[in-house]
Amino acid sequence: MADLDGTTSSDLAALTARARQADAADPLAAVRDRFTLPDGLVYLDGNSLGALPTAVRPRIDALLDQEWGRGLISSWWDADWWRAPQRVGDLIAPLLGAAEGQVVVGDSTSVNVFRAVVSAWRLANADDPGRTEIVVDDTTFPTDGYLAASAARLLGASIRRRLLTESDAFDAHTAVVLANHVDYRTGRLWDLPEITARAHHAGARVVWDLSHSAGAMPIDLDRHGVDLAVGCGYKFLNGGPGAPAYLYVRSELQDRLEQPLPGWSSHAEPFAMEAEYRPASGIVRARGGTPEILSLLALEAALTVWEGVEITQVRAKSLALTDFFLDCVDALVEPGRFGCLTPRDDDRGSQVSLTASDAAELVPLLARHQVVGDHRPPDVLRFGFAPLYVGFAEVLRAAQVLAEVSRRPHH
Ligand SMILES: Cc1ncc(COP(=O)(O)O)c(C=O)c1O
Ligand SMILES: Nc1c(O)cccc1C(=O)C[C@H](N)C(=O)O
Repeated sequence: MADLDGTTSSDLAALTARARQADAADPLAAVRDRFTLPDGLVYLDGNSLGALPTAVRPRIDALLDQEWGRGLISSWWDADWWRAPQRVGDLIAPLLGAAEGQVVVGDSTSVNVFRAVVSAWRLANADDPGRTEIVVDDTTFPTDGYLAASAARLLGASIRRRLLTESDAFDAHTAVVLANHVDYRTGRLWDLPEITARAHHAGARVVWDLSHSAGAMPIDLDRHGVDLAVGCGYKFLNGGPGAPAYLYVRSELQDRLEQPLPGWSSHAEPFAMEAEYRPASGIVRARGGTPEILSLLALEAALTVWEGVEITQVRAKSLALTDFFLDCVDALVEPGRFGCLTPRDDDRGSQVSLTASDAAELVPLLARHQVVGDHRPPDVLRFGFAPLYVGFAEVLRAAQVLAEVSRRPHH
């Protein structure tokens, strides 16, 4: 029997059976137990703020009680706080397809975008003086564009905003290409190997922002010869609100790196307190000031959720979750109610972005029914699917609630 909007109970029964089967066959199902989430909540905003890994609280308690509380200043050495930026970087490295010693953690993504763009500019101009331009992904997350523009003003560079898939997006004038791996708004996944190869062919250095891809899919930075990369610690890496960001610098470039924020903790001998700056070698050269230990160690504890997890399984589940959500929306929601910005083929990250003129009003209505998504201006309703803790039955529930709240008049 069809109800008013044409959905049949056999549609729903088929989707319920599919969800049950997918949850039963999910090799990552047990990983959800490594998180603390409110009962009954369907949390589809892990691409903005990841859920709380249960291991974080005892780690922070121990840090407060023993390391800060008792050890005080000696914990910089006795608890190995000083090396935490590299140590946590090495835990993130496998998720980026990076060998050890190429990732450092600290500061925000915004700061690291600035650090990476200026560093890349200096590398490109050292090899080929006279390159005048920084090319920024036309669809970039705003902070990257702001920081690249500020870097350009300081460097005397010009900025061009381009769709990076266009064949003439960069040329012999280009020093740096700043690219987003997954578009935060649409969920589109850009071709990292192809764009990196074309940028290199043009003689430019490339900086990738991996905020919306790291932890959701395999990324092969080393294999594709990426120069520098940055990303957030608080999205699919679950490091907590304001978690420090990571910065990848390919090993061959590290000893040529002239970063623009060379704080004392990137000095060759920080405790010599020399007046002159002498850069450390290796990835330590990319550090800034004193490491933010509370949030760094929370991120370190959060990364224990990845133990035994295959990133290829994460990608397979991510695609299956987003596929299933789109199928549920097709089956349950009134046809034509939403547009869809997210590609339906595999060129997508771990989110689905629907469009509707009332997207902003729908978000609190969904939340009232325990479904958390978010709104991005002007008309995007965004759902992120974190494969480590989102299940298929929840996806179906989210689509059912969406069908319901989008059918009712809002007042
Ligand atoms: C692609 C991208 N880059 C950077 C950021 C943010 O950087 P920050 O942590 O400095 O606010 C975000 C999200 O806020 C983002 O989506
Ligand atoms: N960093 C955020 C925050 O402090 C508050 C709310 C949201 C965020 C985000 O990360 C937004 C996110 N980058 C996005 O893709 O829209």
